[in-house]
Amino acid sequence: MQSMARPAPDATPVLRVEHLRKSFGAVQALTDVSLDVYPGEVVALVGDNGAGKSTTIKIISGVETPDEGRIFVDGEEVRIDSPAAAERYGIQTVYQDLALCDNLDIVSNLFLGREITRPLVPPFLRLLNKSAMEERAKPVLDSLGIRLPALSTPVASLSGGQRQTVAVARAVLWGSKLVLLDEPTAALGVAQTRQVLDLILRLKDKGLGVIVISHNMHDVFQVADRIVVLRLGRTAGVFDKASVTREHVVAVMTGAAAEVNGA
Ligand SMILES: Nc1ncnc2c1ncn2[C@@H]1O[C@H](COP(=O)(O)OP(=O)(O)OP(=O)(O)O)[C@@H](O)[C@H]1O
Repeated sequence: MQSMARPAPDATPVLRVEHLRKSFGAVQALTDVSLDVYPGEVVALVGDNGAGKSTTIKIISGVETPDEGRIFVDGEEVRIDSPAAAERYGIQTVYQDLALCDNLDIVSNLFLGREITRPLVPPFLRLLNKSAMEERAKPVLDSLGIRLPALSTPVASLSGGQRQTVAVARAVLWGSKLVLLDEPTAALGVAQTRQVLDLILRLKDKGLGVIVISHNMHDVFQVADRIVVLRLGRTAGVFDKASVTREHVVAVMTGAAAEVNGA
């Protein structure tokens, strides 16, 4: 593996994964993936198609279980055997499809599956308590500098960047300490991409750990503190953004750097 970079030698990472290995039948998706993320740090996970990025994220978020390897949250070894377990450890994932309900408004999407209700008469019926949900959501949105239309606006009418913002806000609203983002800017234009990158930087400012999968080197160099390069199911390099060039990252992704270095 190429040059390791560490933020603070005595800090405890919010997440550490060591030597993950995973196969799907005959396909060896991960052979040896290790990475860590510190509080207040953005780690970009990059690699060519099929390098193992999604499988790594799925293991951290409890969608897949590894064949081998260890996972630590705040220094404690954990077993993440379901998405619910990942949530219990404060890990929230925003997938590319965002899992939003288009026909519902913003506040209902923020509280999907965790709605605040109030009793009706007769008492076994309950009604959504939208004002309580809005009251609860507003300080979180404000603390992230998120500006959205009225929370009663249906999600279907939002722009791509706003939809991404709602999905990220939902992750933060539920007390996560690590947010995993899968290609958050893939479908966005320039202005919306900027909005989402700014939001990622605010998550970092709030002290959250963030892992971003991205194919876009420009975005990676805008927001990441460190860059983890996967190649053929292995961690091929971990770099401080400040001390690596895009060209070198791409060379490690494609294997060209290893050839040049004779590694
Ligand atoms: N459920 C599965 N069944 C069989 N093979 C799988 C499965 N999931 C992933 N793979 C294989 O594992 C390898 C790693 O895939 P993965 O999706 O993790 O890579 P990736 O880096 O996210 O790629 P991409 O950028 O194309 O999304 C690939 O060869 C892929 O075909």
